[in-house]
Amino acid sequence: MTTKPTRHTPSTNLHSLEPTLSAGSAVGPHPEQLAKPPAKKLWMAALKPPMYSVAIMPIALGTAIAYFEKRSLQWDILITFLAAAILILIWENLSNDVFDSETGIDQNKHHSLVNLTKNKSLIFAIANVCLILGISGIISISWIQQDPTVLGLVLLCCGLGYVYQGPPFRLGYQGLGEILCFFAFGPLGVSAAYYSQSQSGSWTSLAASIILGISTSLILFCSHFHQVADDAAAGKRSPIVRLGTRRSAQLLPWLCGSLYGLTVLFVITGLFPIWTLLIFASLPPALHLCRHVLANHDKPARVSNCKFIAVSLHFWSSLLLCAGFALSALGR
Ligand SMILES: C/C(=C\COP(=O)(O)OP(=O)(O)O)CCC[C@H](C)CCC[C@H](C)CCCC(C)C
Ligand SMILES: O=C(O)C1=CC(=O)c2ccccc2C1=O
Repeated sequence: MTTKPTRHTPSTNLHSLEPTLSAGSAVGPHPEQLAKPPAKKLWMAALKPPMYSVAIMPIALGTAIAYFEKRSLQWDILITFLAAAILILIWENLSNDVFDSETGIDQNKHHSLVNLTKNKSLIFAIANVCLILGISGIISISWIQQDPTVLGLVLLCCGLGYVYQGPPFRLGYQGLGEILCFFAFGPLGVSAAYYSQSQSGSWTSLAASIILGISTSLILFCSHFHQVADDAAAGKRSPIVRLGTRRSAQLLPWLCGSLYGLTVLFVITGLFPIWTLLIFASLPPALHLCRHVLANHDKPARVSNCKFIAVSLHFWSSLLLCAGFALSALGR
């Protein structure tokens, strides 16, 4: 059981705002960053609209592979699953702000929804309504199919989301967030989506889920670069704290490279159709991410936007993978 002490530098959490709010100097925050940014930007940073692609992609990928293998697509199931996944991710993010407000670590984070509204109970209530609605959507899928498998897999994802941040676990604080994230958005999430369309399992779906799990965990990994000093001071042992910013930056080309290396391997072994090599068109954001972080890993104000480059890499690599499966199905 752990508690999260307060982050000590008043300006630090501003680094994690949208890139437009992070235009500081090369070595640290610009003095203007110490001032509170405009309310509209704070709300956008708090609501994190680009982040919701991480909920959409596991469902899209599992569904695309089911379509590739089974040639059928249940639109009602797809739309219900997408809505449910977005609602569950809203719960995860809102409750993250609630739990962090309880430990005090977010007390200087202007773009925390709890700080913006000054109403923790309201945020917690909205989070729980989203969770109930999201789980209800999944229950309806399992009910229609008279099969609890999808519900079981999604409940496991929610459990991983809770132990990441909720008391008494707070495993993210131990640096285990990336592993939890890998399983929730990778093997569990993609398998649930595949199963919802096909009522079966698939090696191809499992293989693709490894690639998606890695690209999703990359986002979380990158989100920790700029706050390494505060995390270390607060006792949060993120992978960046454990490895240091230089070694973490050096790890990035290997992590990004694994997305492409694994795709080639799965094409060679016949698990993936040749069209999935389309994923190589996502190399520009991958190269941008590696170069940017290698050059700026120790400059919080500069590296703070790398999370959004990682979101772009995740979006394009998974969209292209989905397109590869869909095009192969259409071309046969
Ligand atoms: C909330 C998450 C990251 C924010 O972490 P952090 O506390 O470092 O950020 P701040 O500094 O901004 O406070 C993401 C955590 C992901 C978690 C390990 C797994 C979540 C699983 C989802 C609930 C499942 C989604 C549904 C599925 C079917 C796609
Ligand atoms: O706020 C964040 O930093 C993140 C939110 C989120 O929902 C998510 C989901 C999957 C991977 C990373 C992240 C975040 O970093």
